Order: sequence, then C-alpha cells, then structure tokens
Amino acid sequence: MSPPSLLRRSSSSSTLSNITLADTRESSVNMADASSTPPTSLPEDVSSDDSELGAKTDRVLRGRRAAKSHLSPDSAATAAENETRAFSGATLVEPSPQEHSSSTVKSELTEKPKAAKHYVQPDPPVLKESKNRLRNERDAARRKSSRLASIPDTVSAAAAKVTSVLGKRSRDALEGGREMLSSVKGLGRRASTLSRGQSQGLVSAGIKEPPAKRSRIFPNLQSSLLDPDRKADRLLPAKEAIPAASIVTVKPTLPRKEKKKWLAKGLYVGQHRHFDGRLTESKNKAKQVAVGSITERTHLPLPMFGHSFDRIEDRDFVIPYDVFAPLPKGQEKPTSWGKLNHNRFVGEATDVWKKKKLPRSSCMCSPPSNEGEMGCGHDCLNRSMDYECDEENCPLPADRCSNRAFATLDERCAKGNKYDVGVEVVKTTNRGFGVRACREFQPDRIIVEYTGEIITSEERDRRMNEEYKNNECYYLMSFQHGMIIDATRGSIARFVNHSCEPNCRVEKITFQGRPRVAMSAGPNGIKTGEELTYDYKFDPFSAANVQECRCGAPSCRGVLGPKPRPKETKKGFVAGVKRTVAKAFGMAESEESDGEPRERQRGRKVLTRRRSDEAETSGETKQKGKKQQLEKENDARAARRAARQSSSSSAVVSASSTPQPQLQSQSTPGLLQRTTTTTTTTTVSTRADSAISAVEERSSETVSLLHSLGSSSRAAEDKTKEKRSSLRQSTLSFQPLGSRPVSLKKSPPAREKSSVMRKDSVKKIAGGVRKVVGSLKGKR
Ligand SMILES: C[S@@+](CC[C@H](N)C(=O)[O-])C[C@H]1O[C@@H](n2cnc3c(N)ncnc32)[C@H](O)[C@@H]1O
Repeated sequence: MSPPSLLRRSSSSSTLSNITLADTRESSVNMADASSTPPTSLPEDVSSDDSELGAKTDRVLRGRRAAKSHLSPDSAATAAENETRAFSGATLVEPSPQEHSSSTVKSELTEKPKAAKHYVQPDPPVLKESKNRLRNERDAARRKSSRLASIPDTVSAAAAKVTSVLGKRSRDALEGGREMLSSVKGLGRRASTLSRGQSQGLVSAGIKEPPAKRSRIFPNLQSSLLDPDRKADRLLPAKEAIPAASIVTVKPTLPRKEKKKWLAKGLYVGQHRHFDGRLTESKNKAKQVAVGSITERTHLPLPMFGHSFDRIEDRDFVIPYDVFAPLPKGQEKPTSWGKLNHNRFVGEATDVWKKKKLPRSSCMCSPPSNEGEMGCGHDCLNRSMDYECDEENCPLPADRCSNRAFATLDERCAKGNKYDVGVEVVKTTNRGFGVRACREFQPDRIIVEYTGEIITSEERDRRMNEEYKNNECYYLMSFQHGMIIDATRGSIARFVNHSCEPNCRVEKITFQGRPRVAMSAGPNGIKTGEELTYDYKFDPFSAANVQECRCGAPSCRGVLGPKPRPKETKKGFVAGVKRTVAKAFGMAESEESDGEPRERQRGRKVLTRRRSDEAETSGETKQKGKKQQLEKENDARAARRAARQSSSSSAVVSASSTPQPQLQSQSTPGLLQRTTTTTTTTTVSTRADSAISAVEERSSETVSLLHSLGSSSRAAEDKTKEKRSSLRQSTLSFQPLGSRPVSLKKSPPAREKSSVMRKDSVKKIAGGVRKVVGSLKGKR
C-alpha cells in the first residue's frame, strides 16, 4: 500500500532514522498500529503549536517506554516493533526539499500529522493484554505529560517578556530570564527546552538536526535557542546546561574620564602667562596670586612668558628646540652611566662627613606685609650664607618663604613626569651629550641637582690614576671639607656643557645640614628646548688640559677656562724688582710663566687641531707625540716657576697673583683642574739656587709673621664669611681628550687661601723689599 518512495532506509546518524522498513506487510502492520497512536493519528484540527505537539510526542514516547518495560520478551519485542512502527509512521512523511531546511520546521510540523494520516493503516490485531497495559501506561504518561505541557507555555510567556526589553538593557533582560527560569524550578530537561517538540519533529521526519550553534556567552545554548525568529528563546538557556557561575554579567560600559595629558613638546610647553621679567621671583609670584581669579584661555595660551620677556629684553623669539629640531627617534643615548639622583658617601668620606658637621644657620625674617608676597628674599641671612630655609631655621611658613629651592626640587622630581623633572639628555653636534630643558624655568629657579659619589681626595687620586686614566671626560666637582663629588655615577647634570655665555649657574646650598650642588637658571630664565650651560671656570694650569671651546657664543673665549692673558709688561714696584732680579740672574722675561703666554697658546693651538682631528685615528699618534712634548715643556716650566717662587721669597704675593692649580677652595664655582706635580729637576743656575736657599731662610720668619698679623685683623670678618667661602668651591674637573693624569696636587685649604688673597699693599711692599734684599744678597 505504501508507496515505495515513502519507505526509507536511512543511514543517517539520527537515533530513530536507523529503522528499516523492509517489506510492505510489516509496514502495513506498523501503520495499523500507528493509526491508534497519537503521533500518527492526530486529528486535523490539532494545533500545530510546537509546545502542544512536543507534549503529545512526549506522551507517546513515555507511554511506549513504560509499556515496553512491562512486556514479556516476546510481547516486548512486538511492542518494541510496534513502537518502532508507530514512529515509522512519522518517518513516512516525505519532506519536500524545502522542508529539509531548518527554517521551515514550523510548516513541516503543521503538515506532518495530516500527511501521516494519509498513510496510516487500520490497527492490526495485537496482544490484548499488552495493549491494555500499554494503554494504562500511556494514560499515566499522558497525565504526567499534561502537567509538563504547561511549563513550556510559562517559559514562552517569560521569553516574550524578555524579548520586549531586548536591545535596551541586555543585562536586565538576562537577569529577568534567569529569574523566570528559577520560577519554573523543577523544570525537566524536556520542559526547559522550548523547541523540544521541534527537534523531535525533525527527528521523526528523518531530518538530521543541524549542528547546534554555539553562543560565545552561553556555549551550552542549544541551537533552537539561537533561532533568529525567537529572540526570547536565546535568553533562556537550558537549565542544566548553564551553571549559574558560567553566566557572564555584561557590565555597562561607562564613558571613562580622560586623563590629563601634559604637553611634552611644542610651542606652548611649560608656559604661564603672567610672568614679568622685570620683577623678582617673589613679586612675580605675588602677581600671579593676585591675577589668580582671571580665567585663562586654555585653547590658545601665549607662548613662553607671553612674549613679554622677549619684548622687554628686545630679544628675538626663538622657536623652541623641539619644534624645529625634535629629538630624533632612536637618537643615541649615553651608555655606561650609572644614574645617581642623590649624593652617596663612599668609603672614608662617610667618616669624614660624620666627624665634620656643618654649623647651623638661621634667619630672622618676618612674613611680608603684602598678602601673597614671598619672604626670605635677598636680605635673608640663610640665603646670603647659601643655606636653605626649612621649618627649623626659618620662622616663615613654607608657602611664604622663597628660599626653599631643594625642597621644591625634591617635590617636583617626586612627581617623576618629564615636565616636572624638566630636563633631558640630547646629543649635541660637536660637544658630545648635553642637557636641554623640557619646560621653561624662571630666573634663579633651581633646575637640577649635581649629584654623584662623595669621595675623599685620596680616593679621587686613586680613581684618576687607575679607573679614569683613559677617560675623555671627567665629572669631578669639589664638595665640602676637601671632599669631591664624582658624577661619573651621578645625576643628569653631569652632561651639562660649558658655555662662555651660560644660561645657568652652579651654586652650593646647604639643605638640612647637608651641602648640595644646585644648578639654577640664570637671570634670563630658560626657555623650553634651550640647552643648559654653565661656565666651567676652570683654570687650565697645564697647557695639556686646555680644550677648545665650541659653545658658539659671540664672546667665546676660545678655550674651556679663562681667556689667556695677553703678554704685557707689568708695571709697579714689585714687577720692577722682579725684572731687576730676573735680569741679574740672566733669566729671560719671555720665560715668565705667570701668563704662560707662549706655551699655553702653542698648547691651545695644538689641542685645537687635535680636537678637530680627533675622529681621525691616524692623527692620534701625532697627538701623543705632541702631547708628550707639551708635557715636557710643562714640567720644565713648572720647575722654573717653583724656582722663581722660592727665589722671590714672596710666596704670599705670588699666591695671590698667580693662578694656582686648584682642586678645591675656589671662591667662585668652576672646574676642578687636574694638575701635574711640579717635581721635575730644577734647571736653574747654581747661583740662583744659593740665592733661593738664602732667601728661604730669612724670609720664612717674615711670611709667618705676616700671616699672623693678617689673621688677627681678619678674625671677625672670617667668622661671618667662613661658611660662605668654604661652600663656594664648586669647581669641576675634567680632562681633555687623551690626556693622562700624572698625579694630583692638593691646593691649600680654603681658609688659608682666602686669607692669603686678602693682602694689603703693606704686605706687597714688604714682599718687594724682601725680594730686593734677597737678590742683593744673592749677588753678593
Ligand atoms: C662634564 S662633561 C659634559 C658632558 C659631555 N659633553 C659628555 O658627553 O659627557 C665635560 C666635557 O664635555 C665637553 N665639553 C663641554 N662643553 C664644551 C664646550 N663648550 N666646547 C667643547 N667641548 C665641551 C668637553 O669634552 C668636556 O671635557
């Protein structure tokens, strides 16, 4: 009866599609049986509603399974067969090609009962007993299923509710869906899955269920829940498939508050518009407070200092360095530089420092009467002594005291950002590395601290002779109590180059009992992008140490150090006596070493050439030879100088007029100079030798007397200025390219030197007299 076309032998993997309908007899039996079973005998008016259909199918399945379990082996087999046939009734529905598509499930399910009805055969005779039992079981199953049938409806209703808010607040919808699910607690697997009926329909129709789509949020969601036609279903995951923990709560993304970005480069970096170059720092600050209420336009701030400073000083506006010459990406960075942002006492320096404490200082300043004005100005005692005010030595509160340089620097640097640190290392075209400002600095404002290892002079000698003997640059600066800051490991300030027209100055300030070296802006302030420079002011004692200056300033001295004095005939009594003595001993005036004109100039020329040729390897041998020659000359000159100093017996005068090799104790900041020891054999004549020894004997008494006289009159003055003179000794030492340290000579202590330098004319005359006497004696 049944058309062969409707008999299917499927190899599909579907659980129920393995049923084989081999002959027509069997199939007719099956059909008869199927006619009495709900799936295949659904009346035409049966709704095609999924839930209902699902419920009915469910009932059949349950009834049949129950019957199966109560049958005898034979009857069970028959019942199983019947069951199979009953299902096969459903599978007899030949789906149209379109019906294979999952999207047409609904129509298929609607038509299926009708189609099945066509092919259902009358009920064949079966075992009565088993049939009755089967019926009973079926009834029981029906009762149970009817209860379950209402659950999908509940879920559908819930889903509909969820759908209504879908798209608005997905999170709320999810929560709602979850609540709904929990309200139908006890929901079985079948009831919780809305499309169970659908899926069974598909199966019974022999259509292989498409592989389930997987949701990213709910990986266990069944494909039916992802049906685009049923949005609500998507939000209702199968109860047992989705543990509560796996539900990801989607947090609403709130707009994040943007972090303030400081300008790090450009025309308008680090500017404030109320700066007036004519006013002092404190007055400027007061003015700034006064105009504080004015709302500043932020969209177009004025360039550096509001250009006012340029107008006042009648200077050209310069485009900041980083605008016309921004740091190239991947530019060369200094290597082998151990950064040290605080002074570190090394070795014996620690003990020295502990023993020698600096005296305390305190000021008596009173708060300025004008609101907003800053106190502790130039008349502040602490300031004049180069001491920084703090809460212990100053009666003013920190916000009214303008003498708190290091406190503000520490505060600024603690912020750690580039703007507040304010400086960066750059590669210069012709002077190695340098430092430039990343922001403006107002006049006298502290910029950076010169820090490094604090070492004793012995340690310095050792390092110079052993560790740094092949170095090109040295970073030594005198510190305190004869100690030295070695910034080989130090702060960024070590890279600051020299200029004959510097924009910064170096000063020593005692902060909370400890001296620290500050680099501050000069009187013109610093513009963003400007290279920082200060005057090294070192004394090129040896010609070998003279370096060509490449600062490019209009008033450049040509060398790193003071301008060489032109050769001139000295006037005055002492000079005359000297000349007489020199003539008497047959010493040519041209060999005078005071100004060291010939050698020094020759040396500079050589060095200048050498530095310009320094890149050429071939030139190095040449340089060495010349250097050796220079050193020989230096030694000879030093010997002559030693002889002359002794012969003149005027140690005091010569100390004040002749620039001595200094390692420390200079009254103004400058460079520490590595010196060559003057121990070479004296080549002066025997006559001169005898004259010298005679003078030495007689003059020693007079010199010491002069010292004692001077000291008593200076006592009061020294008391006040002692601290200052001992602190103002920031002299930095560095070495020209290729030169090698021979040994280092210690200069006299600061106090001794300063006292020596304060000689009055009486002493000069006395010295001159002694010289004449000495020379006359020598002649005799
Ligand atoms: C304290 S270091 C400064 C940093 C150095 N430019 C560097 O690259 O490390 C001093 C050395 O820099 C060089 N230098 C500094 N200022 C200079 C100038 N105006 N002209 C030529 N060379 C300079 C000299 O070689 C000097 O020995």
